[in-house]
Amino acid sequence: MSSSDMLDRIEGSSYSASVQGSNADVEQRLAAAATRFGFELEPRSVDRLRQLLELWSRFGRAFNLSGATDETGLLEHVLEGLQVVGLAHRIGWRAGQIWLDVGSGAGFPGLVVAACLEVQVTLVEPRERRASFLDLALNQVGRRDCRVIRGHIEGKSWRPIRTGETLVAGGFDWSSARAVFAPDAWVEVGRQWVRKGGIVVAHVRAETEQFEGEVARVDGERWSIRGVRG
Ligand SMILES: C[S@@+](CC[C@H](N)C(=O)[O-])C[C@H]1O[C@@H](n2cnc3c(N)ncnc32)[C@H](O)[C@@H]1O
Repeated sequence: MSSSDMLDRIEGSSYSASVQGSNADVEQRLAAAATRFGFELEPRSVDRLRQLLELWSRFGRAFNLSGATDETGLLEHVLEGLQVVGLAHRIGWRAGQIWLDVGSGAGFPGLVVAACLEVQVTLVEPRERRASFLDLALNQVGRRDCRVIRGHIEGKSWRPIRTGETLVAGGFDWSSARAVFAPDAWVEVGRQWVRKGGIVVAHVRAETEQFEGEVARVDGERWSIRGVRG
């Protein structure tokens, strides 16, 4: 069964018809946010983000994604994800780099990164329904080169839920985790997962002091995204 068929079955309506409508206002807000965070959104990324917004708002409850399912709330999460993308532009990302997003949940920031950057994202999420949603969402936006694995990260150790899903610390170009660990703890953990010179992405309140090794930041109204060299 295709992911679109599966979504139709869950909701009992035509998913594909519902994502075809345009929403100029949302697109403008996404484009304006990207400009504010220092980059331009490609049309393909805008399409993917619109598809993701549709998925989050329609299937958030069915997949027990928790958090916002209304457009305003969802956009806030997406805009924070765009801050992460802005940070990657500021520091310099390259196609094909590998990115680890720990505790992706509904896909923040992992799915936003996959929608906007041609990096290979590994999304780690222990919870079954959330992981299934992430799989479906990656398929919908055509990012089959990214992957979802179920398990827990503890320090530099990986505890898988499904046998055979391996994850090795120390080789990623980027690592992110939003609302999974306290920021200081995450920087310490994230540094063990990136290669030397890789970047740990931390989400902190705007007033937070600089981290040791911090190389760039992208500030929003409430949240500041920091890049710390591993
Ligand atoms: C509060 S949610 C945040 C989800 C998402 N990052 C966001 O900002 O919306 C935390 C997520 O991390 C996952 N999680 C918790 N501990 C984890 C661990 N040690 N390793 C990987 N994932 C973990 C949970 O299952 C949950 O989905």
